[in-house]
Amino acid sequence: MLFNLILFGPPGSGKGTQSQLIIDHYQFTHLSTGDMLRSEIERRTPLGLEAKKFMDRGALVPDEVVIAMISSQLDARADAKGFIFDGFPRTTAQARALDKLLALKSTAIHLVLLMEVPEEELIKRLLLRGQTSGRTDDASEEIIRARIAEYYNKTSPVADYYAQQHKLQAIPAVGTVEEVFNRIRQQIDKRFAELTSHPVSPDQRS
Ligand SMILES: Nc1ncnc2c1ncn2[C@@H]1O[C@H](COP(=O)(O)OP(=O)(O)O)[C@@H](O)[C@H]1O
Ligand SMILES: [Mg+2]
Repeated sequence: MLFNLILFGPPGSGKGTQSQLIIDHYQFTHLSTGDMLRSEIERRTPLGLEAKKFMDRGALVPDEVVIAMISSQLDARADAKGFIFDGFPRTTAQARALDKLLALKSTAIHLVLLMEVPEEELIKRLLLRGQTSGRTDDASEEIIRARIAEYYNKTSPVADYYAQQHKLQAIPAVGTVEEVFNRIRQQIDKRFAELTSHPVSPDQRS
């Protein structure tokens, strides 16, 4: 079966780092809207130039832009064993749009992992990443704080959306990269076993 996973959490919580380990282990296809947008900016496409205005001040890029990118990637990667959505959805409008796109393909989100890291640790990690990543949105503490505020205002409500669907699992995302990955692997394997071992009746959904 196709397994669809959302890695959810504030900037700096380790979504990109853990996505790489998940891909190596499960051969899922990584869909990072941040990576897609940075590639558009690098290639100076019209979409990239528009997106840059938002990203440079730590704001979210408009919903319709990222939804269109995800939609075209879902079509382009029809052979995938599973998808990891990294950094998407970031608003409840995006979450609803994603549910519709997946329903059209007779699939759904199976698991949402909420990466939990204290705010001061996030800032420390992002300032450190900024020294090597070349990412303009990691360059100053001011932009980093704006991104974290944007996350708490617009993105964290998306967690409630998935909690209501009984799909949300919190992951303590501090400790070594390996420790965090082991926690993630346990949750994926557990969910996968539930989905494949027996038909899921409504009262068994978790
Ligand atoms: N478990 C961890 N412990 C310490 N640093 C981490 C951990 N996971 C990721 N990082 C570091 O934090 C920064 C942000 O990680 P990243 O995966 O890019 O986060 P996100 O994609 O959620 O913004 C990176 O510099 C990364 O090396
Ligand atoms: Mg990332």
